[in-house]
Amino acid sequence: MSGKTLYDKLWDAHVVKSREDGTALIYIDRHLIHEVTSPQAFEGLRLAGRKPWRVDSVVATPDHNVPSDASERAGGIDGIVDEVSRIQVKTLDENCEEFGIVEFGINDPGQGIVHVVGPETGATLPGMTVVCGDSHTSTHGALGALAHGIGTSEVEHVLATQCLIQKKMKNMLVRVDGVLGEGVTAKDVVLAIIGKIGTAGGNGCAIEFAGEVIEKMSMEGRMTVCNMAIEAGARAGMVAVDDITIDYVKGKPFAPKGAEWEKAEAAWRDLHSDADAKFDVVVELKGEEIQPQVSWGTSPEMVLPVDGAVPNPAEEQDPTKKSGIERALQYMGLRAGQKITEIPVDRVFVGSCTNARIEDLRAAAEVAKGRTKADSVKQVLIVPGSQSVKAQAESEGLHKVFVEAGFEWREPSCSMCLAMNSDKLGAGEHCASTSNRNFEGRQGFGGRTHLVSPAMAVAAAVTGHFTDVRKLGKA
Ligand SMILES: CC(C)[C@H](C(=O)O)[C@@H](O)C(=O)O
Ligand code: SF4
Repeated sequence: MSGKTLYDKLWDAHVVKSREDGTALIYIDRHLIHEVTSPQAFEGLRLAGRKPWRVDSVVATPDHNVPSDASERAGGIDGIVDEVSRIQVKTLDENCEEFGIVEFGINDPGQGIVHVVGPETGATLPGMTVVCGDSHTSTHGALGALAHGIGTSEVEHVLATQCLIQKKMKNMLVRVDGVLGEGVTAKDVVLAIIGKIGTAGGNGCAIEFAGEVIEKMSMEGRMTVCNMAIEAGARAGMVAVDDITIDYVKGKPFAPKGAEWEKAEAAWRDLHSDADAKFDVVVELKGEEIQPQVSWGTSPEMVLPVDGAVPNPAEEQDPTKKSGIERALQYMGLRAGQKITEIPVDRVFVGSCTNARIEDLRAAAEVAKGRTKADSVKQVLIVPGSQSVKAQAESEGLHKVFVEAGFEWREPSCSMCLAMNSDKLGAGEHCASTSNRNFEGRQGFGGRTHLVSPAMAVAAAVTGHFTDVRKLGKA
C-alpha cells in the first residue's frame, strides 16, 4: 500500500462514519461565520429549537457588507447607509449574542475579512477541518488544514451537529519548482497555475501545492495561493506543515500554549504527504518561467504575462473557446492583439482575502513610495484585510506612503472585491484588482476587472495602465 497524502491524513483523522456510497460524515473543528451566509442557518436552528452543538468552535465577523469608508464606519452598525447591508450586519450581531458565539463586531479590533481573521488569530490551526459559508475558505488550507466553503444549509447542519456529509475528493498535486524571479509574487504563481490548468482543472480535487517555490513562500503567500484554489475548480487547497507554518502559528491568541503547544506541534509535524503517496493528478510548473500576470478576460484562466497581448479569436480553432474569447473581448472593451500594457486603468483596488495581509500592503507601499497616482486614474483604494493588519500597517507608516501617493486608506472590508457595499466600479471602467474573481459585473455592473498582484496594481495606479513592475525603475 502506498503512503498517504496530506489530504488523506486530514480526511482520515476526521471521519466519523463512512458509508458504502462513498460519502462520509466528517467532524468539523472550526466554523467561521460571516453576515451573508449565516442568517437563514440561524433561523433554521431557531425554528427547530436547536442550539449550536459546540459553540466554542464558532467564530464570527462581518466583512462583506461593512463599509470601508471611515466616516460611514464611525457610526457602527446603525451608521451603515445601505439598508440591506445594515440588516445583514445587525442580524449577525444579534445571532451571535443570542447563541453566545464569539464575534469580532464591525469596529472591534479583531474584525476583518473572515479569511484574514481566521489565520491571524490562530482560530485556524494546522490539522483542523475548517468550514465557512464562503468559497474562499480554501485559504486556510495554507496552514495544513482541510478547509473548504459550504452552503447555507450546511452552515446550519454544522452548527447543529458539528459534522458535515462529504464525498472524498481526488488528490491533485501542483508542484512549483525552482525559484521565482524578482518582482514575481504568490499571486502571479496562482494566476499562472490557473492559466495553465484552467478554471475546471481542479474539479473534484483537493489540491496540495508543493515544490521549492511553495516551500520558500511565506505563510501569507501560501494563503494567497490556496485562496484561489477554488478559482482553479478545487474546493480545497493546502500546503504541508513546515517550520514556516509552526513559526507563524506560535503565540497566536487561539493557538495552544505550554504543554498543549508541545503536543500539538509534534502532531502537526506529521502533516505532509508521505514520500510514497500517490496523487490522481500531478501538474508541474517552473518558478523561473512565471512572469507578473494580468487577467484580460472574464474568467481567472484568461490571464497572461504582463508582456503578452490579448488573444485574437480568429486564431482560435475550437469554436467554444473562440466565442468565449469574442464575448470576453467585447465585455472588456479590448481589441484582439492589444498589448496588456496598453490597457488603461480607471480604478485600482488593493484588498480582499487574496491580497490584503500585511506583506501585501508592504509590497504595495514599496512600489508606491515616492510615486503618485496617475491623473487618469480616478481612485486607488487600499483596504487592509483586518483591523490588526490596519494597525500593523499604520505602525509601519505604510498608510502615509499611500496617502502621499494620492491613494485612499480604508477600513477593513471585502470592499470592491464584490459589489456588496458602496465600493463599486462604474460601467465600462477597468480596474487593476488584487482580488480573485473577474466575472462580468463582479465589481459593479459593467465593471471590468483585471486580476493582478499588489505590486502590479500599484504599478498600474502610478502609470495609468498595466506596467511591468520590474521595469518601473527607481522612484
Ligand atoms: C458571499 C459569499 C457567499 C461569496 C463566496 O462564497 O465566495 C463571496 O465571498 C465571494 O467571494 O463571491
Ligand atoms: S474578500 Fe472577496 S473573495 Fe474574499 S470573502 Fe470577501 S467577497 Fe469573498
